[in-house]
Amino acid sequence: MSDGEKVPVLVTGGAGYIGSHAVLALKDAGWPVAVIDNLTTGFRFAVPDDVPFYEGDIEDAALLARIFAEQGTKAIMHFAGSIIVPESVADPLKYYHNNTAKSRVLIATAVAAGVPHFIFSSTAATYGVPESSPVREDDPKSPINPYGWSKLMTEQMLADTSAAHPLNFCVLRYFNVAGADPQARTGQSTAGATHLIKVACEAALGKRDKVSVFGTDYDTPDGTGVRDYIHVSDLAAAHVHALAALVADPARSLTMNCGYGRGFSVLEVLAAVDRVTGGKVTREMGPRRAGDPAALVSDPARIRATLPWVPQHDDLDTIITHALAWEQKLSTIRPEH
Ligand SMILES: NC(=O)c1ccc[n+]([C@@H]2O[C@H](COP(=O)([O-])OP(=O)(O)OC[C@H]3O[C@@H](n4cnc5c(N)ncnc54)[C@H](O)[C@@H]3O)[C@@H](O)[C@H]2O)c1
Ligand SMILES: O=c1ccn([C@@H]2O[C@H](COP(=O)(O)OP(=O)(O)O[C@H]3O[C@H](CO)[C@@H](O)[C@H](O)[C@H]3O)[C@@H](O)[C@H]2O)c(=O)[nH]1
Repeated sequence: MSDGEKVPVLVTGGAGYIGSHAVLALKDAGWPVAVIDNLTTGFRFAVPDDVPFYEGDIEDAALLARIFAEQGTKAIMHFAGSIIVPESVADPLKYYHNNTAKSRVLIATAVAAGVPHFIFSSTAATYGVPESSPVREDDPKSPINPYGWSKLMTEQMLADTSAAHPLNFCVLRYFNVAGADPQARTGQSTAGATHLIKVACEAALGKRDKVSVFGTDYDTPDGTGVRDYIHVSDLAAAHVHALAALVADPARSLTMNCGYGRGFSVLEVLAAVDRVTGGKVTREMGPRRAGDPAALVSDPARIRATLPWVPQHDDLDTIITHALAWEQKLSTIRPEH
């Protein structure tokens, strides 16, 4: 990790899945860190007791200003948001409010307080159905749902704001985030999750009776959807490297894909779950899910060239092993799930 200056960081959404891993990565690397989260989908238990925690909403500008003053905040990692694609289609204004309008409040409050660095959780959903795969950062951005648009609009706000004010930013476009902290300190805890690896682990542990395979007639090697699964702890580490890069060069902003640059099909993921558990998850072949591209794989060349980031867990079986370990621990923390 960087030997440079370690400035105080505010993590929004730090009680959520990815944010809680980022908090651990920052803490482990010696960065002062605080969290704001409204606990709509996050969990207080996901934030270590020695990390200052503010329960509140990122649209509360007065609270943000108080946190910046109390913590001496010099960087923001912005994970807070709503993340369910079909919900964004049914209730787009919720997404333009929670993801776009509230991000505007956060950015404006940061500018007013002179917070100079900003890292933003964006998504491969900004590309829509990519014209080619692997996907590069400069490829066309044409989201096919309000979730993707709500994120792309925030990317644009950051770029425009950075051009006008002393704030540099890093947009990280995540591909499919999976797995859990290797020490099982945190993981994906949301009930009713829809992500394939989480769903498959729940099925492997008997929390669900089957996994539905959404489409078997895609133009992919085995007909099922292909995705670039990245271990959440590698993703968290990428954030820490990105932050060090922003602090080291305040004139520089970055936009980077976060993935490993290789894809696995749904059937390959299920085979890996069976391999890891020695069991057999029940699969039910079904129709395509609306809005799913056939294949979504990152071109990771830019992040690999820009940051000294070396993935530690680029292995599907490892991702699944860690996801399963967390899923087992979660049963003891939240027995109802
Ligand atoms: N999970 C993925 O595969 C994935 C992929 C691409 C991008 N992302 C992005 O990463 C970020 C984190 O996603 P996640 O999977 O950890 O989701 P999550 O739901 O676990 O975490 C989001 C956190 O933000 C909090 N939150 C939501 N709205 C808030 C608000 N207005 N004020 C304060 N706190 C608020 C929630 O309580 C929760 O703790 C999101 O911005 C998401 O869009 C996730
Ligand atoms: O029960 C399931 C769940 C998923 N899938 C398939 O598995 C693949 C992955 O699906 P999922 O885990 O739901 O992730 P995505 O729909 O690819 O979207 C995730 O990854 C995107 C970035 O690539 C993010 O923007 C989204 O927020 C995040 O949910 C797709 O082919 C799905 O059709 C199934 O077959 N059965």
